[in-house]
Amino acid sequence: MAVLLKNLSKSYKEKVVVDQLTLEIKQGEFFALLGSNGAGKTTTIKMLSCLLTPTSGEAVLLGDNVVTSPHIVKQKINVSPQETAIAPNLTVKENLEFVARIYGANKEQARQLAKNMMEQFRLLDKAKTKAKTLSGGWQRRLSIAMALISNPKVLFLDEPTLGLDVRARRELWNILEQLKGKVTVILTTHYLDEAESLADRIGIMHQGKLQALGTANELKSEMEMDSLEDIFLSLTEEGVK
Ligand SMILES: Nc1ncnc2c1ncn2[C@@H]1O[C@H](COP(=O)(O)OP(=O)(O)OP(=O)(O)O)[C@@H](O)[C@H]1O
Repeated sequence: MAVLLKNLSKSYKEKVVVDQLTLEIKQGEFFALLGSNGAGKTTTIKMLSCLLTPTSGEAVLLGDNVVTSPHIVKQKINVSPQETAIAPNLTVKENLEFVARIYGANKEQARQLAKNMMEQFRLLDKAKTKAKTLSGGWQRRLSIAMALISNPKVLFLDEPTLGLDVRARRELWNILEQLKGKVTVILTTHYLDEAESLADRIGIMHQGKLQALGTANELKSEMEMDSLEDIFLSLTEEGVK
């Protein structure tokens, strides 16, 4: 099992923002976490990537507990955060080599790893372009390539296509599609078509709780609704608990 959550919770003072999340995600699964603004998605991802300490409950990634063995968990995961983590004044190639070096590659290994990622992400033409001059879509692509250069077993993508135009989103989907089965991906998104097109399973969060879990087809038949959007709206209405 890649991810095992048991009653995982996070509170800020009195406010419970993640409420007893229990969930299993298999290795190689592409999992989409959906929910309205403030539902608790980013907080969940931060706990799983050892950036936030849970208030209670348990989170185990690939057999290691995020609270008691964060150093081991961190070696096996990577995150492409909402605010892309690229160095604006470095070129595409330099950004990739820089991250590879941080993860322990020597100069030659870093060069090779960067080349491999640029090939996979079709970034070779832009190798010498400074990151700050890339469009939003290309910056997201670089950010995901940087997250993958450490060869993580679990990759967290927090709203990877936020603000991208239709074509850039589709192109990024094609890239993400290639990761299926190779890396466990946990993605948060507000685009329901993105979840439906990419994810093996979908979880819908509302006010910190997991309201529904399953494949898009399972959710549709369970809820007796034809569209994921209708399901989402009915599960995330104000006052629904
Ligand atoms: N440091 C903090 N202190 C207090 N409350 C916080 C803190 N961080 C987040 N919250 C609250 O926790 C709740 C969940 O936030 P979170 O960012 O996890 O939601 P989200 O589902 O990722 O939303 P979005 O779709 O807008 O990114 C929100 O109500 C937010 O205001």
